[in-house]
Amino acid sequence: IQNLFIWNRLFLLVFCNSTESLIYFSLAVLQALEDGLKRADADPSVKAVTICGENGKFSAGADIRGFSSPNKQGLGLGPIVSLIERSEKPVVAAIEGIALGGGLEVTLGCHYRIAHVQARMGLPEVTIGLLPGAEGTQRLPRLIGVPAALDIITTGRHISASEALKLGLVDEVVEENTVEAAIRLANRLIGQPLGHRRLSLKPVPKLPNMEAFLTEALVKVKKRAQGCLAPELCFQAIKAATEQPFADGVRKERELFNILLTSGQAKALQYAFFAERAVEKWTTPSGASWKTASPQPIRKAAVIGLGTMGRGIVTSLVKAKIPVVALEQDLEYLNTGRKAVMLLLEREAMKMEQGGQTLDFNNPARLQFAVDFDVLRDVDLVIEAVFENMALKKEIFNKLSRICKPEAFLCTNTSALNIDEIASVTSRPQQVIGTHFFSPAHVMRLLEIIYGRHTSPTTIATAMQLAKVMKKVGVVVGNCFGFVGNRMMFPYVQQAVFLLEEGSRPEDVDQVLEDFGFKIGPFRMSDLAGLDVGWRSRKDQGLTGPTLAPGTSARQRHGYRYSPLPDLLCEKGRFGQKTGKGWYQYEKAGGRTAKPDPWIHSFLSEYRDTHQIKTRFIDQEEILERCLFTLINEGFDILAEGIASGPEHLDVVYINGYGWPKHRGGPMFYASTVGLPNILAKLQKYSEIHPDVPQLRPSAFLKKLVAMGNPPLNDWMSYLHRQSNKL
Ligand SMILES: CC/C=C\C/C=C/C(=O)SCCNC(=O)CCNC(=O)[C@H](O)C(C)(C)COP(=O)(O)OP(=O)(O)OC[C@H]1O[C@@H](n2cnc3c(N)ncnc32)[C@H](O)[C@@H]1OP(=O)(O)O
Repeated sequence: IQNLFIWNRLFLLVFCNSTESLIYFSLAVLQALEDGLKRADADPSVKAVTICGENGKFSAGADIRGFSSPNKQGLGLGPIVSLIERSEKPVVAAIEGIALGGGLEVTLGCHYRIAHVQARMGLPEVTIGLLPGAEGTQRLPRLIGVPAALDIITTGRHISASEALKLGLVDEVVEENTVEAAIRLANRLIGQPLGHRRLSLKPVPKLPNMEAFLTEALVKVKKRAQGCLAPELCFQAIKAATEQPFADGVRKERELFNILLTSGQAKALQYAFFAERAVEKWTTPSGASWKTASPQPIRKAAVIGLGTMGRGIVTSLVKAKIPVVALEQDLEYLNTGRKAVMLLLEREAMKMEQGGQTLDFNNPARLQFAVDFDVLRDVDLVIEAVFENMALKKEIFNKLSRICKPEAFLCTNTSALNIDEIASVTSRPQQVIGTHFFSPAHVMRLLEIIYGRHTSPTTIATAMQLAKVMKKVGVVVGNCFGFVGNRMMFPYVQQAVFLLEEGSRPEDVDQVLEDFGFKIGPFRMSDLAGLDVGWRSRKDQGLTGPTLAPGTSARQRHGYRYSPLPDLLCEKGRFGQKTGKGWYQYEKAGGRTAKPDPWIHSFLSEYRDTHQIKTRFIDQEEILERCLFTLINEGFDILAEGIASGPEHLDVVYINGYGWPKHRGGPMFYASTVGLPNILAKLQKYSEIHPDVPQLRPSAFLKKLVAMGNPPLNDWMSYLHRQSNKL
C-alpha cells in the first residue's frame, strides 16, 4: 500500500493505494506511515523526509466508511501527526491535487508545506458531522490564527493553493513538479533547527478582543448550522485551543470528536455523502445504466423562455462555460429577460472574483439573445423553460423537432407534466427528456432528470453529464405526476393545510417543521413560490375554478377530503410574497419578511365556523408526524413503482431541492431511524381518524418491509421483485 524510497539521503513517503484513484487512509496506510516514519528516524543515513501522494493527489483523508465500522479506522491518525512533528529530521509535505481532512492534518505535522498551484486543501470533516480529530483543531489556529481557522474548520470549504499561501497555511506554491521542489527544500533544511516549525509548541496568535470575537463567532456558527451539531463542536474545539495548552486542547478535541462520532447526525451526513455519489450511478427499470451509456458532448445549448427559471438556467450554463443562446417570444420579453440575466451574471462574476476566478459573459460567442427559432439550428441541446402549460410546451416541442438538427437533445423544464405527452409531438422522442431545475436555478444544486417511455440511455447520460458540468446533482427518475420531489411534497403540503382547517395556524406548522430543520416551513415556502402556481395547476386539473361541476362539495373531490383554503386565498389576490400577502403578511409586495397575519387568523376561524369544524389544539408531535409520514409514505409508493431506483435517490432530491436538513439524512433515511414499524403504526392511527385521506393509508411496500422485520435501508430494494414504471 505504501512505497518507501531511500534516495539521496532523503526518505520519500508516498501514499498510494493500488485499487482507488483517491488516497484515503485505511488502517494499513496508517500503519505503513507510522512504520515508515520510525524507519526514517532510526536510519542515520536518512537526513530528511518528504511526504507526498501517488498520481498527483496527496490525500482525501480518512476512509469515511471506516467511521461506522467497529474498529473505527482513522482514529489513530493524531499520534502519527505528532510523530511526524517530533521528528528530528526535517519533514516536508508535497501537496498535489487534494489534501483534505486527515490528509491536511498530516501536513500540519510536517515542518514545511509546499503546494502545487492547482492543489485544493480543506478540513471538510464538519460536512460529514465530525471535526478534524487528528489534532487539526489545535494546530491550524496556531498556524493561521483563530478567525481563518474557524472559517475553514466550521464551513469545511476547500481553499485554493493561492489562498493557502496568503493565509500562511503553505510555505510555497509551485507551478511545476511539487515533489521535486519539496525534495530540494528538504535537502536545504538538513541540519537546520526545527523547533520553531513544530506547531504544537507555538502559541495561538492573540487577538486584541478574543473573547468578544469568539462570542460573536459562536452566534454566527450556530445560525448557519441550523440544528447541525458539528459546527458548534468544531467551534468549541478551536476555543479550547485559545484557552488551554496543546495537550489539553487535544484531549478536549478527542472528547468532542467522540460525541460527534456517536451522534446520529454524523451517520446521517456520511450516508448523505455516499448517497450523492450513488445517484451518479443511475439505472432504469428497463436495464439502461451509467455503465453502458455514453454522454454526447454539448458544445452549444439554448434556453427557451427567460422567466425566473430560464434566467437561472442561462446563468448556470454560462458559468459552466457552455455557449448558450437565450430565446424569448418577442423583443419586449427578450429585453426584460436580457437585463435580468446580465444582472445575475454580474453578481455571479463578482462572487467568483472574490475566489480569484473570472466569468466571461460579454462575449457573443458565449451568450447570445434572440427571438427567432432559426438560431437553434446548430445547437446540441435545448432546454425549454416556458411556464407550465402542456399546450404551449407541445407547440414549442413540435417546432423544435422541425428546426433543430436531428441529433439535438430536447429538454423540458417541468415540475410535473407528462414527458411522454411532450415527446409525442416530436419526431425524436428518444432524445426528449425532463430536466426539472429548482429555483433559483443558478443556485439550487438539484436537477431531477426524468426519462420518458422512449428516452434513450444516451439522452439520460447526456443530461447527467450536463448536470455534472453545471455543478448540480442530477437524479434520474421516472415519469409520473410531480416526479419524485413534488409528488412527495403534495401530501406534505396537503396535511399542513388540513391542520389549519383543524385548528393550527400557519406559523405553528412552519415553526414545528423549521425546528425539525427545514430551511422554511410549508407556508413560508408556498408564499415564496407563489400560491398562484398551485392554483393554476388545480384549475387545470378541474379541482377548482370554472370547470368545477356545480354542486361539488366545498371540502371533497372525487369522494376524498379536499381543502379549498389555498384557492380561497388566491381568489382574494393573496399570492404570497409577490403580492405582499399570502399565508403571512409582508412589508410590501415583493417583501421577504413574513409576519403572522391577524387577518388569516380570523379568516380561518370564520372558515371553521362556516364548515362547522370543531377547533382543537394540535400538538407538535401530530404536526410533525402527519406532514413527514405522509411524505415518506408517498416515497415508499414511488420506490415500489420503480420511479426511483433506491431510497438514496429520494433523499438526495429532498436534501438538495427541498431544504430537508442534511443532518437528518433525507426522508427515507430518517424513516429508517424512526423505525418503519413506528411509521406504519402512526399512519394506521391517523388513517383511522381521517379515512377520507388516502395519503394517510400506509403504502403496501411499507407494510411489506415491516412484515419482513424492518430490514436496513440498504436492503429495502431487494424486497421488490419486479419494478414497473406506471406510465
Ligand atoms: C480521530 C481522528 C479522526 C479523523 C482524522 C481524519 C478524518 C478525515 O479525514 S474525514 C474525511 C475527510 N475527507 C473528506 O471529507 C473528503 C471527501 N471526499 C470528497 O470531498 C471528494 O470525494 C473529493 C473532493 C476528494 C474528490 O471528488 P471527486 O473527484 O468528485 O470524486 P468523488 O467525490 O466522486 O469520489 C470518488 C470516489 O471516492 C470516494 N471517496 C472520496 N473520498 C473518500 C473518503 N474520504 N473516504 C471514503 N471514500 C471516499 C467516493 O465515495 C467515490 O466513491 P465511488 O466511486 O464508489 O462513488
